[in-house]
Amino acid sequence: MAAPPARVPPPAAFRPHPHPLLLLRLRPPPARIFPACLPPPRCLRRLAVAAATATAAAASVAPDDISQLNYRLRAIARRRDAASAASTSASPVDPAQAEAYLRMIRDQQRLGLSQLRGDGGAGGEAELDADEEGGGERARKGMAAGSSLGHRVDPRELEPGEYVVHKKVGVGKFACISAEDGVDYVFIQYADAMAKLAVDQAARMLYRYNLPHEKKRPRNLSKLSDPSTWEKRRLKGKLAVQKMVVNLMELYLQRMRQSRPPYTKPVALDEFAAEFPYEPTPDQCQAFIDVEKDLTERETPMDRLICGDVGFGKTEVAMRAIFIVVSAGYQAMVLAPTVILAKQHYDVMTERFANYPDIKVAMFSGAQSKEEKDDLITKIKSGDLHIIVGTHAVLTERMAYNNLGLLVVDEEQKFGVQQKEKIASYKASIDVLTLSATPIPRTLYLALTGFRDASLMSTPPPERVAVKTYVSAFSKERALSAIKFELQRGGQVFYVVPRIKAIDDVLQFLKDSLPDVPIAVAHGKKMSKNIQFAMEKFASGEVKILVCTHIIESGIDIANANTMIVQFAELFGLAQLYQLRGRVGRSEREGFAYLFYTDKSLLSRVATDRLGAIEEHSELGQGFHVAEKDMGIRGFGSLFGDQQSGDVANVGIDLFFDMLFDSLSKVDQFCLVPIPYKDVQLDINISPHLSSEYISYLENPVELLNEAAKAAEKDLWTLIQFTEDLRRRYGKEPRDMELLLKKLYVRRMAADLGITRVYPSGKTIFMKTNMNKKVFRLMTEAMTSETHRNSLSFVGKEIKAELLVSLPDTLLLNWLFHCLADCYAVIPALVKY
Ligand SMILES: Nc1ncnc2c1ncn2[C@@H]1O[C@H](COP(=O)(O)OP(=O)(O)OP(=O)(O)O)[C@@H](O)[C@H]1O
Repeated sequence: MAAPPARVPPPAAFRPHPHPLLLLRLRPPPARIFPACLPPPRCLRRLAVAAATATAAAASVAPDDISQLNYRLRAIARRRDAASAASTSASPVDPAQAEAYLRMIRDQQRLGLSQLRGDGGAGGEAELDADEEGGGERARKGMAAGSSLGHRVDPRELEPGEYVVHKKVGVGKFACISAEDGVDYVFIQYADAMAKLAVDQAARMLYRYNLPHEKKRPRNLSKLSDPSTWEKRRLKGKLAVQKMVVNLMELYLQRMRQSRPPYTKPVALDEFAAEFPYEPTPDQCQAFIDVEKDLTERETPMDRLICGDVGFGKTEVAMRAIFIVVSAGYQAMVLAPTVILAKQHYDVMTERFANYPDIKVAMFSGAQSKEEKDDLITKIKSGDLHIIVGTHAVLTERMAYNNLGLLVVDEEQKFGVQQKEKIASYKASIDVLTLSATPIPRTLYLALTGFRDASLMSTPPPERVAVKTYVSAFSKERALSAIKFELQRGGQVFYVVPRIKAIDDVLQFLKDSLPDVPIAVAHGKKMSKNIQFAMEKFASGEVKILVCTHIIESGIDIANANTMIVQFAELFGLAQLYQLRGRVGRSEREGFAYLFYTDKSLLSRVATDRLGAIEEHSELGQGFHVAEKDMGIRGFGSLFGDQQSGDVANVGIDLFFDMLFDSLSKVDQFCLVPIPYKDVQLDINISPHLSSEYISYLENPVELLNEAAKAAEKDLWTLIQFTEDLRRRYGKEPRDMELLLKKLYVRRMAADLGITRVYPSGKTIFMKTNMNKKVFRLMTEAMTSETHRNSLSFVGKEIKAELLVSLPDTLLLNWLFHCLADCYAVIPALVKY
């Protein structure tokens, strides 16, 4: 018998795949010991000899094309799995499922957009289903109604020097509006000349380059004489947006593939709802419905954001979700960013569930002794406790649940990176409800684009009065008179400073001025127990003034505390100030917030903007606008990652959003429909003849070749598995067998790429495909090989590959193998459902 061919070891390292998009179908198959295609055990001895010889030869052999491709695809699949804690299912998404998800995304977009706009949703459909040219325009008009995200430019509102983007010409600087022959014209300065545009035309064609309040300078102004450079920039931006959308879609689909049986609606839910002491606001009602549907109708675990302004009643939404889950015999964990807030949630929940003695509520925090914690952990593990409220201490490795079903996270953005990762890991398996008052821009944006389920609560409870906000330089007299006013009406006061160092001075000043008033202190460096003690005294009314840091910024709900003094207000962030102010005016009594800065002349521009914004947005329900302003002040880097910031900087934020919504509306157009393997016609004249030596070496050659064909017909993973098994048993195959395998690979990949026919003609290879141009562009843009990328073009319904010379059939097959492998590996997940 001839010496068996050498076995090839897995290549040591391949070029890392630069494209972040992950593959739905590229999942490694489970390891098999004796796959169906392998010889029966009687030949094992012969194989052992073959394997030993092959191993000896292995070290000297360079990795071949097939093992490189297999390795590359496996590496991508591994990275994808590592990147997503949620990916446990091995099945690809089937088209009907994907269709259903797309519908859900669109519904969510409609809801999210209309709620953000505050327009009741009427315009959503037209905007999202809009066509290529008109879509963005209509979307822009729709967005203009209430939100400053995606505004339409009214040229008369532009300030000289403001950067604008004309869709066809590029980035310019607004100069002025001036009348000529009775017609108003907008003048825009470009790099090489001044452009003149009739005002109504400008209103249709212009976008703002920056977010409101943002003062970013574009890299350069466009040239009127060189529209092609701008066109390239615009196309680049558009492609970046499409990639982003596909990425988001991928994440979304990933999550949607988890499943659990829906909960049954508890019989006592109506009774529990009726016990809520208030009339729910319309948005609360909608959020109750959303959460109930997520839990009792959907099969995927809930991952919903309840995004409501400070004090608008998010806790009750969480409690309804808890009631559903706990009634079904599961446990619920409520995670709060501070001990104070955890304690408050614990108190509220204990009271709210008081009529249900079978539901036991517990509090778990770092402030408890080891014995207390051990005792709690035992009870949680045995299922004796049902609602566990706590700080991040709950996330300890020691914690073991009996039957955890729901996680409620309050103000997720306040948690550290590791804690967030832990929270994310729960999302794979249990239902998660996140409560947020000022959403971080990214969350807001995910909700806005429909890729995250969100219920937005923008209606305040009745009788809520807006907090009166005063911004001024610090004056002891003003602060004292505000405090005295509050104390005289029987209320209490928060006195907030940004640093612990400042507390002593404030305390001294208050004690000197108000010697008989009970005052307590709370800040993060104090022992949790002491903070809790101070808070309890303040909540009970015993303490009248609480001097504290921003430790109280999240969620604290003390109805009788309605005046807040913030000293050194310039040192707080906008979202922080907004949250802080939200601590007062949470009942029907009017609240007052005094934001004192130190010295106007020392205020930075950003601090001035922040204080201006908080004063401007003092009506109720301004949380979203504050979040938007925050984005503007911090720049769009805070909204997107670094890569996207560059893409945004290319075309300006408004056009970027316009493209984003346009792209979202057409997310289904990024779909590529694979065709049946048998329908691929490969017009390359190669019929490799296996040598008689190799045939006699194989145990059952006919069956083996049939197995190979069947594996290719099934899917690429089965083919990969087949070749790997073949090599494990027989070593690296000779060239003819390799060609035969490559032919199978080419046909398989062509089928997945929707290619029905491959035929060469001179120096060109034509590939007839059902792929659309958008997908082709996305794909080629992400390809790693420049040579392949540059040779491909899309004409009519064909992909055309122009080679430098006409190749003999074997080399042609090789070329196709490499080119299709590159295409296959970069095709985004969505494209292949
Ligand atoms: N529909 C309602 N009508 C009147 N009061 C309500 C209503 N819903 C909730 N409340 C009360 O409003 C106060 C604030 O509610 P809650 O603590 O749930 O707000 P929140 O949205 O969690 O605010 P934050 O973001 O500040 O934590 C609570 O005292 C609560 O009992």
